[in-house]
Amino acid sequence: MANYFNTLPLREKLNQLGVCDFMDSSEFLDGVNALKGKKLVIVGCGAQGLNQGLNLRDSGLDVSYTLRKEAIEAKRDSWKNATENNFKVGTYEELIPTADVVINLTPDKQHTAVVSAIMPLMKEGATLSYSHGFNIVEEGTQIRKDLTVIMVAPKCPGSEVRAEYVRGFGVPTLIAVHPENDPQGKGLAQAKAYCVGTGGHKAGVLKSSFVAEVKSDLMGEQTILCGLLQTGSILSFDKMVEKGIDAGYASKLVQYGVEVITEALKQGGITAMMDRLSNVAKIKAFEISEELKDIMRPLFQKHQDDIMSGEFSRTMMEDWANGDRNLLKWRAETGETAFEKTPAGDVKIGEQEYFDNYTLMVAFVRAGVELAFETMVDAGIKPESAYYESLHETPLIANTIARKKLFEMNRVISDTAEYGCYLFDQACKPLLGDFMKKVDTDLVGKNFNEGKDGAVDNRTLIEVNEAIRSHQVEQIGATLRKAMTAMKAIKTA
Ligand SMILES: NC(=O)C1=CN([C@@H]2O[C@H](COP(=O)(O)OP(=O)(O)OC[C@H]3O[C@@H](n4cnc5c(N)ncnc54)[C@H](OP(=O)(O)O)[C@@H]3O)[C@@H](O)[C@H]2O)C=CC1
Ligand SMILES: CC[C@](O)(C(C)=O)C(=O)O
Ligand SMILES: [Mg+2]
Ligand SMILES: [Mg+2]
Repeated sequence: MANYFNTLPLREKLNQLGVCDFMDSSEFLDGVNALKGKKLVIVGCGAQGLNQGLNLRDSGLDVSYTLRKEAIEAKRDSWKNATENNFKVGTYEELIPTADVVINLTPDKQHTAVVSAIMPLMKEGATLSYSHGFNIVEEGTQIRKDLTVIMVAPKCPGSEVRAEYVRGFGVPTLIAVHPENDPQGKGLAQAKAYCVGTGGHKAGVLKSSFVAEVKSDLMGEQTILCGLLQTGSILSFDKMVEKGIDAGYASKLVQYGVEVITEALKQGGITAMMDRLSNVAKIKAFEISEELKDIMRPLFQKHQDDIMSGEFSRTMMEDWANGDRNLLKWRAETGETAFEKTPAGDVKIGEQEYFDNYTLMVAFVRAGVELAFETMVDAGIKPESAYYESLHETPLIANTIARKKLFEMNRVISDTAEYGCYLFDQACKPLLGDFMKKVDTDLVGKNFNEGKDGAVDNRTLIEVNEAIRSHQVEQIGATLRKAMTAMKAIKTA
């Protein structure tokens, strides 16, 4: 099978990359009706599978799970996930032929095998759904022509798909219908109903394409969402310990700090996050984030280039063929870091203290969000999509770090995201070596304002505020957040 994107003529590549319509809430007035009474069978009951299924069932839809025979016989975690939540579970042979919609929520690396096994069992005219376009776009899988192929891709980890739904909100979602598989013209109506079922319509939905979703999703997860949060967390912890800050305090500041800091980002963008700092700290955070942007720009561009050319997926697929050698090695190394192994100390850190004592992370987040956004937009990805994939999703990933550090983050994200995260982290840490040598505890571990009189130059402050507020990610963010009327503040540590 050939990389589908690479087979397209340039004009069609640009055309599919640029598909991005922000859907008005009036487009969802039909609710879940297009799927009401239909049999939804989810393949796999892992991170996305379980959480999407819970939301879909709570939205009144008929959901059951199909697992490979071995998982049922061995009563694996996926079987427990489904049965303990009172879902019907069956083999492919038992459930796939009954399904109106088969939702493939197995890991991307298994898609070719899974799709070849289920496709012959699917009934004529049924629908096959994905939550990521990798199999169609990067592997070029061809689907039976009578089947409808849709994508409903929540822009966040499965755990947060559920958590936001339970809070009465949702997560931004990209939906698409594969242009080569919509024989009855029902794909869009079904994708919209599915999106209502998971709660995505409350946060913002983009009518996208498989191509635009893949090329933006891979970029977000490798760089700002997972890669840079991992690099920034490890470097910050190591710096504090090197400088004599109590390891328990350092561990707690890093584990919970990114969640507290990025909650401001989710509510009010980079402006709100930077406004939580004193004026003097804001100017410093601005200056070092500019420096970080200059250092990391070539790395962000390399990741985007390799994603666009198919080089990233080619090398990752080589690793799949090697039994995930790199992935497993990097996963084990992450488990061995001092940050991972040091429990959070039994010490109270106030909400404002997370900003004042962790100015470095504010700078990392501003640099990473803006760079990811800028690089995606330069590559032809639309600003709305780039916003969800950089700014809005960062706090949702930070929530997973707060739960159980980087181990938890890497457990709940897809294997594809985890592989890309390590790839970025391996390259980024050495790149930041000289920068980190200059970092002291005023930026991480102690209150930046301590020993300073707080005086700033008015003109500098005005220029910094103007630069932050006029960035395109802030402009598009303000518009998109207007539609997020159901967003809830989350309780942070
Ligand atoms: N993780 C996330 O938060 C996000 C994921 N996505 C996308 O969602 C999809 C699912 O990802 P994710 O939830 O991380 O996946 P998981 O790794 O959590 O999926 C695990 C499930 O897949 C089953 N499975 C694994 N291998 C096979 C196989 N060969 N045949 C049949 N079943 C198999 C497992 O069953 P068993 O017990 O038999 O091993 C288990 O039920 C991917 O396309 C991913 O890109 C999109 C957005 C975010
Ligand atoms: C974190 C990246 C992601 O794309 C996601 C949660 O959106 C994934 O693949 O896990
Ligand atoms: Mg994603
Ligand atoms: Mg992903």
